[in-house]
Amino acid sequence: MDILVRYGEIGLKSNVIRKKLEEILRKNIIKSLRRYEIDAEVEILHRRLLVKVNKDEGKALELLGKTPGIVSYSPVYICNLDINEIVSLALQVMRKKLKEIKKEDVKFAVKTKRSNKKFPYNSVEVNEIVGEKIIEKFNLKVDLEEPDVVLGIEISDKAYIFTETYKGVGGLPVGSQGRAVCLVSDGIDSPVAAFMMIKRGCRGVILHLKITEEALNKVRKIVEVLNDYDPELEFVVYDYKKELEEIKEKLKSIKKEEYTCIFCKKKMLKIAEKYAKYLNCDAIVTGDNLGQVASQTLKNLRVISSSIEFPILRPLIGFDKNEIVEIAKSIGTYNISIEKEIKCPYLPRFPKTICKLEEVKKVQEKANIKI
Ligand SMILES: Nc1ncnc2c1ncn2[C@@H]1O[C@H](COP(=O)(O)OP(=O)(O)OP(=O)(O)O)[C@@H](O)[C@H]1O
Repeated sequence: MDILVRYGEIGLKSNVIRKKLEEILRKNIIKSLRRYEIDAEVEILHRRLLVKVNKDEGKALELLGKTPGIVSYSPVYICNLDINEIVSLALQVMRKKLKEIKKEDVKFAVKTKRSNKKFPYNSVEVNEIVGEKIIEKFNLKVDLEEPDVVLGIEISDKAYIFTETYKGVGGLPVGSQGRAVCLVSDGIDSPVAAFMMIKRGCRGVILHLKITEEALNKVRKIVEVLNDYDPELEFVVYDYKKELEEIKEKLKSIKKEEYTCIFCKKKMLKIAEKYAKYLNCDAIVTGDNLGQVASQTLKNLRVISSSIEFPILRPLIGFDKNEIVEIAKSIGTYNISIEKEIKCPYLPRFPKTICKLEEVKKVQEKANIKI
């Protein structure tokens, strides 16, 4: 099967940058398919890529739909730039499609895009010539507003003819925008946050701080899902239980357990920062949101972020919960996240909702907590 791949924002870049991004996208497609033992040839055309696969076409189509940088893609039939060849192939493609849809009174439209201006017919002329032949052969009606079948023709180095167009995730090719440590728990939000940055072209290093085995098992499954979006996704697990236990004990000894989540998050970010330095990343990503739970206040975010040298990216900060849930469902992490709610065993009864930097420093000194 030949699949014509279209990109979006890559097309807005200068020639030099566009070529670099096209090459990254080309390699990412190959790597993504190779993870499922699908060997693909990927050729860069004029503002398009052409993917050739010889097996598991369904899986290949699914994976292209998860490859950042791709806006849409179509299985295509290819012929030379000759109007008679185009008409003949268009009729074959239409016949095949009509057999598949098994519908009476099919309405159709031909939509041509011509990027190769050397081809002697413009797109309107191609639409008319091919359209007339289709009417003649199959006795169908044209409907440009609500067609049952759209026969697409793209004219560039060759003619590419198709009837299906699938939507991609958009964004930019993974690896084109550096690397980021993504703090991922078993909840709904942080896998979505990691996805958002991967989609924008960041290579992800998923960091999970292990508190319970059950949560880790869920995160393993989440990472498997995210791996389809970033074929070179890295996954690091840090055993966090003892350190968190110690924080809780120390705060308990000075009767300040309500600060547990604050110090837990401060420490998490410090650990993420160490990994970011060590693994040559440029940012830390979290699934924090504003006001989703009582402790997600700007004041708390300020306190937990202080002393971190790296940018902390919070792509979900302005999202409503239902918007986050929609994305989680569409990327395939939602059902894993909601499998079984795992409550943090160290959660205090009344977590501090509004902290001030100075008071947190005092508590930290008094409890002798090292971050
Ligand atoms: N065990 C963990 N390992 C890695 N990161 C974590 C962990 N727990 C929390 N985080 C990070 O801190 C952010 C805020 O923590 P919070 O406790 O609100 O998350 P959550 O409710 O466990 O999950 P989520 O935010 O994913 O829905 C998370 O979005 C995530 O980025």
